[in-house]
Amino acid sequence: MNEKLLVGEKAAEYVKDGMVVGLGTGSTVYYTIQKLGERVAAGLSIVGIPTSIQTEELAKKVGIPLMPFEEAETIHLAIDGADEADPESNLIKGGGGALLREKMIAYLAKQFIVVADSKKMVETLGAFKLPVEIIQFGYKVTQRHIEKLGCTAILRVKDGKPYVTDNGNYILDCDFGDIKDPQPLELKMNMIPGVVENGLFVGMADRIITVNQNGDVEDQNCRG
Ligand SMILES: O=C[C@H](O)[C@H](O)[C@H](O)COP(=O)(O)O
Repeated sequence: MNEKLLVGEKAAEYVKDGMVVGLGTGSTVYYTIQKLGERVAAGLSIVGIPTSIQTEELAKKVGIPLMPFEEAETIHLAIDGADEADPESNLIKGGGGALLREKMIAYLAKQFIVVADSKKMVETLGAFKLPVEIIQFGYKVTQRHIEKLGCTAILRVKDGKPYVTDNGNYILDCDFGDIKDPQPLELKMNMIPGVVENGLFVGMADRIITVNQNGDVEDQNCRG
């Protein structure tokens, strides 16, 4: 069973005619975007706002009309994946390096739907190392400040070189062990000069669509 396909396609059902839709990044929301492409071809009228260059290319390929984020007055709905989700619906995101644009777009969205296969659902965040986007200037100094918060921070590397985000920044993958109280960490991290954004999404998800132990799609309303 392809859980990513199940949850990704389920989320596409929330998209209605006339909506401005935030399009997330990654291998789960990939299926949402594919499905939306099919629906657009069948007459659905939406405008997408992509959270990464990768998603922009995919959306163009499947025929979803796009608009630049800076021109958005509102986003009716954003749909995105996650690397981890805890029982309070707090998330770690950024495994694909898109956390900054993802957070900006989710923040503007009236509704934020997360699509996550069952492996992403955890008791406590932190087994997945927290991605933190930092500017290149003085990155080793920023790294030391971040490590003082109680983690080991490793510079993300791709093809033997530091990984560079769509925004021209570096990523540190930070191992804090269990993150039992994500909100203060999210705030403290962003107080460090040189940190652009971190991958903790606290209290942002409105729905999480996942797969339960019986193999059924579970559509959780995070607002009670
Ligand atoms: O930067 C990437 C994003 O936060 C992704 O949404 C996240 O890494 C989940 O991706 P996937 O659906 O491929 O596991």
